[in-house]
Amino acid sequence: MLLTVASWPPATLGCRGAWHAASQPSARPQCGGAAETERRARSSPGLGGHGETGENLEKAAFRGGRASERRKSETAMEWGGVKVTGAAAEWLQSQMELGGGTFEPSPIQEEAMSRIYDGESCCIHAPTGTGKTLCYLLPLLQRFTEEAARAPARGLRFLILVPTAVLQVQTVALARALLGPGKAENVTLMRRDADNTSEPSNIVVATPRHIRDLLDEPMTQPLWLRALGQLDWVVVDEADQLVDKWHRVQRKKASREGRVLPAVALLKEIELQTTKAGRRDEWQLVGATATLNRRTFRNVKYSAGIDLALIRAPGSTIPEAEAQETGGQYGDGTTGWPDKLRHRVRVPIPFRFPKVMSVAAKTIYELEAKRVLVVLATTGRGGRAPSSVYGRSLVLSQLRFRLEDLDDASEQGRLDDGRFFQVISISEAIEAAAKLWSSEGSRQRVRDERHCQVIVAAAQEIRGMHLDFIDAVVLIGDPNNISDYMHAAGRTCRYQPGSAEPLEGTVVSIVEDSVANKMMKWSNLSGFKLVEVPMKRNVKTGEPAERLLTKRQKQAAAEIGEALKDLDDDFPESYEYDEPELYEYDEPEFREAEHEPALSPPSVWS
Ligand SMILES: Nc1ncnc2c1ncn2[C@@H]1O[C@H](COP(=O)(O)OP(=O)(O)OP(=O)(O)O)[C@@H](O)[C@H]1O
Repeated sequence: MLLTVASWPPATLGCRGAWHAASQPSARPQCGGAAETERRARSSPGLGGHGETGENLEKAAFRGGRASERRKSETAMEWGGVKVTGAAAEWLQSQMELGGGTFEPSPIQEEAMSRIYDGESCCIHAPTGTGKTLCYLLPLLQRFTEEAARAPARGLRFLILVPTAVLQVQTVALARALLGPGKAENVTLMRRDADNTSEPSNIVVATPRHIRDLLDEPMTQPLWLRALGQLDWVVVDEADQLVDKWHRVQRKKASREGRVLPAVALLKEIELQTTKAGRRDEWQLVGATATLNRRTFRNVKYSAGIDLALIRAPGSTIPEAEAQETGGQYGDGTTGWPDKLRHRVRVPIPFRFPKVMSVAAKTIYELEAKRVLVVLATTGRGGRAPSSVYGRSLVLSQLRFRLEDLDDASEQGRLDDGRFFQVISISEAIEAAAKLWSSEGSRQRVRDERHCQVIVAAAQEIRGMHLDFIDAVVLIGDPNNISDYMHAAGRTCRYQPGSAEPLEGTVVSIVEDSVANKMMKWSNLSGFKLVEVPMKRNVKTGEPAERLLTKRQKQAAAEIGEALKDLDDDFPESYEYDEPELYEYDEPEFREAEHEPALSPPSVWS
């Protein structure tokens, strides 16, 4: 679907029903309808929170540029079945420019956006990096803009719950970009060090724990209970993490102690407060996740007491499961794993800190990628990797000097022409990225060719996070469960600025032996192909990585090669059996076998 740009008279703003009602019947009563909006308008003359009046905010809009605001309000287009106006349309146009004229909705956006716009409560389930954030923000912010144009809104209307501070920053940045400069103040990033005793703004992005804490605090409790009762839209992003985080033992313990997750408690509270305010059926709930099971879906649904639809992006067929039409991630021969994601595993023996760091550095070097994300997994009994603040800075410095050493030792070093390895922490990367989420900023979302950037993050920090052009993920330590693995791996192989589909990517897990076994099982069960790559091989192709061999190793390899050549003359078939021995002699601690477990059972594991 090509984007169409048309004139959209401001007078028609807010006539959501007129445009949509005929084609899209709503599944549940529309929330925040005209009567409700009028009631709000009567009860409050102001628009926007933080004590800011509508007049003030209008002035703020003019501070943002009167002429440009008027131009934006005239821009409109249809995208993914939703009529998009103003700054959001402007933002879409900037994405279109990046994509050389096209910016098509992803499958989940095509499927879900118009239904969300129509007021349907739902849970959206789609692979990582396929635009779930835009999928809920665009229609809901469009609704908010239209209704605010009809009658000024006051207080909290739209609450977005996310699990991490990083995701808060990112979601706020996108929401502000879609609303435009004049209305950016309507979106608040909830911080613990800010004053939370004044009325919240119209749109709040927060972690559930923070809101729960405000509800437990006598000073802020009355204000926030009232605010929850007035909500029109609630989003639970990374729903599985927020409502279904605990494993079996933790669930049992929590149930004995009568504890629930903060998001579950908060959804129950919203149900209670909206019921008290006589608005039981007037709010809309949207959940979003890349890893959804029945329990997660039930938890969202029953916590909020809302009937939810499940909207899922179609999975891709996996060859092994096709024959039996069962299996795969969805049990029907299909999988939601990104098609172009290569899964690799490396097993350093012993799995100890300095050894793991040298394997990690070599792996990053071999990847020949421009931007690599290093994820430090922290959970699980074995395969524990350091992730404390001390641990992370240690990892940063270890990678820095090891990568430089590798480059110095290599005959075809990568660090010429003034380029260098830039090893940074995730917070630095996110800060730089947030600046690029505006319409103007998005034009600068291009590949940085100057450095080879390595970003280091802990596993808990990368949930839902998007950084442009991550070519590969190096996962160190035990990913604990398959969804943790999927979320870490899913930081690469995502939609990128200007791309019409997710780009290809590689994930290399550096794990101990028992974890590699576990991952092999996951791969067989859910339909992705995990390949074990020994050292001295290119992690992408599995080919020998010549430039990493020392002179002595090269000489020895050449001698063996010569010997094999002679052998080959007599027994041509012997090549394929002898070749691995080239590398076996000097790296006995790495297993040499390479497996394609989805096709044949891996002998090394038995
Ligand atoms: N239709 C589209 N075409 C191209 N790029 C898109 C499209 N929709 C969103 N994007 C871009 O895709 C990237 C990833 O989006 P987003 O972070 O929302 O993915 P996600 O599905 O929420 O991933 P995760 O499950 O990891 O949270 C962002 O840079 C976003 O701007």
